[in-house]
Amino acid sequence: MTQSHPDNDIRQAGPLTYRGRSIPSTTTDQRLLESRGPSDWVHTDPWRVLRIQSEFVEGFGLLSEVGQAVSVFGSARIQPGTSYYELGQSIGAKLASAGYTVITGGGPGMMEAANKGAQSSGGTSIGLGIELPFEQTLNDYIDMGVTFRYFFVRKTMFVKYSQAFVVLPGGFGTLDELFESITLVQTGKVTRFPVVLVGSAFWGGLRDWIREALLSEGVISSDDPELIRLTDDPEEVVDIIRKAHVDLARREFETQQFAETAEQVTAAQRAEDGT
Ligand SMILES: C/C(=C\CNc1ncnc2c1ncn2[C@@H]1O[C@H](COP(=O)(O)O)[C@@H](O)[C@H]1O)CO
Repeated sequence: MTQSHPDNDIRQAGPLTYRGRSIPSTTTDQRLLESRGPSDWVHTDPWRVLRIQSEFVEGFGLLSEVGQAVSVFGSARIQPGTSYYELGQSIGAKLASAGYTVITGGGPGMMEAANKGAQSSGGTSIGLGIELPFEQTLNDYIDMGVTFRYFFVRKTMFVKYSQAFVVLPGGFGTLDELFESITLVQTGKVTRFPVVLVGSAFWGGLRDWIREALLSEGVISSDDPELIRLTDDPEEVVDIIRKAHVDLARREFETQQFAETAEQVTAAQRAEDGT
């Protein structure tokens, strides 16, 4: 319905101001609540872009105030009561006792084991779930969680909000996460974190193949195999991560000291030169 407005009428619509004949006949809320129209745009890429944005907003919002964290990856299929499940639980517990928040994919198996261990040691246990073609909820040992629609948004969260990756035995999903993380380190996209494989009986063959096939064919650099550490000992997992963080802090401190000294020398030189 069109309404006429005297020329001196004024309407505030959020940050916008309308006067006289420019005043719309309805309010923004009215238009939002009353119109339905076609709905096919919900399945178009521009709308998906907004949904993707909203996943980043939710993820950043949940995780941005989490302290030092470690992402733990591993099979969704390994059952409670197995030695690998216990290994995952022990690693979650030791990381939490060392002060690290534990982030997993929030699913069953090794993810659940690591979350359970972290929670039982009083640490913060986080699950970043993923929508899958079959029904699944986050495991029961999660203090905070988000379930993502898009794998790539979820992957950004693991990298952005953790300072190390621990990789337990697993299948294609775990291998994807392992190789994504070492590719990010290899290409210098992330500089700060160690990648630790746990389970030498499981991962030993892969490590040897990386050294023998990849290195000998020259498709990786000679120091690339060192990007991955391998151990069976949960205590050593924590030691490797802690040592890497101490080394990093020391390097950052030295770089800062060097910059400050260089600045002082330049200032002294200028003073001497009278410039
Ligand atoms: C197979 C079953 C459930 C799968 N549920 C998952 N939930 C959350 N995250 C998952 C799930 N499956 C894979 N992931 C991610 O990949 C890694 C494990 O994959 P894998 O192929 O099992 O090694 C894991 O780190 C997750 O981030 C039925 O129980």
